[in-house]
Amino acid sequence: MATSSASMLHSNSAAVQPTVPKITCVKKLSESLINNLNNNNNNNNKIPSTYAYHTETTGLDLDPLHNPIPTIDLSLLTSSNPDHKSKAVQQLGKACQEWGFFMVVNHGIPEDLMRAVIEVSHEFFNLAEEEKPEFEPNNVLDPIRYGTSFNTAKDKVFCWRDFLKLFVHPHFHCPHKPQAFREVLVEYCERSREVVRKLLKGISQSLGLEECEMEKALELDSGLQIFVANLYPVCPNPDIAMGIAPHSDHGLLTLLIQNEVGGLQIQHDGEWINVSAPPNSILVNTADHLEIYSNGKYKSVVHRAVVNNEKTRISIAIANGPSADTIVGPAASKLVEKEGNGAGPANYVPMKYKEYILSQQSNQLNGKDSLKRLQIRDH
Ligand SMILES: O=C(O)CCC(=O)C(=O)O
Ligand SMILES: [Fe+2]
Repeated sequence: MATSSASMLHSNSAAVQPTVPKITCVKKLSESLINNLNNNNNNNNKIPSTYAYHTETTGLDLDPLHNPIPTIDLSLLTSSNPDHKSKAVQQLGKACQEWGFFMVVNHGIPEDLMRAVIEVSHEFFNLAEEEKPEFEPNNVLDPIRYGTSFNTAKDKVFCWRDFLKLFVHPHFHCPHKPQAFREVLVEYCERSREVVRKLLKGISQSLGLEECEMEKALELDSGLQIFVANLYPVCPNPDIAMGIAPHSDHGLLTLLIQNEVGGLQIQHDGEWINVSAPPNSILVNTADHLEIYSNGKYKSVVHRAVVNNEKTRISIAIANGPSADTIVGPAASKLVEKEGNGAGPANYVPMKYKEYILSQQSNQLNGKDSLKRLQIRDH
């Protein structure tokens, strides 16, 4: 199972990778609590204290008619009409700078495919528990990782979430069951990469760089793409549990779709905002390596997922990053100080992308802690 990309990622790092201890998946825990609730077994229908965050989980609902979350029309971004295109590039830059988050419409990914990827992921989680241990990882960079919470070796409070994480590019990995998984995933991941490529060309231009400058610098032809299926089972105490704790993602852009159940919240101007996705749209958030590359012009957005006591939620996040061996720092050209170009000094220490992932995935998930370790403050 652990093939070439795994060994590539493991080089130089094997000695420091922590092992991941086994704990029960939340799906099973949820089923037993709901069963107890239905049988009026009041002694055992509360979530264990190890899952109690005791954090306020409510978010602000935006007026759906005047939703200020930016929408990017991908067909305009790739339009042959230069006016349409430059306007879309401008909107994209503004969305990255002001929100770090936007919704993409007219992206070209068929609705049926989006539905199929959610369904087949749900089927994976619904496999009998005895069928899943072969997908449990030995360490945090295995290319197939079925697990729960975030990093059970480090989490102080567990997240109400089971997950399946797969490295899907430059080498494709997928569980051999359910049977339809591979075919659906290959197609969805390829289509997503196409969307990301178009968005990053636009973002490169919005930073005042050549359209292809970012993809060349970050070696995106061999960019690391990680498929993450998140399962958030029904939770009897959603007001004190957390699906995934506040964090920013490690890559450049993360694409997210979900079943009909909401739960994503983004942090904007100090408030938690509930995000509801219009049908057939893709939610996109900017991640740490876009912040590093843009020298802090585009900040990665902090987000979290809350849970509910009615419906299981599934989200599919596709993390798209530079190539694993690329050392990423603020863009070499116009964005950092160079013989009187008027730009400021570099604000981040360059680091190899795979070392960054290893550090983030081996630690506790806590806001933007991983990025803060690279920030230069004493100019
Ligand atoms: O499920 C969600 O809405 C968020 C998932 C997420 O943030 C992640 O997988 O990194
Ligand atoms: Fe995330």
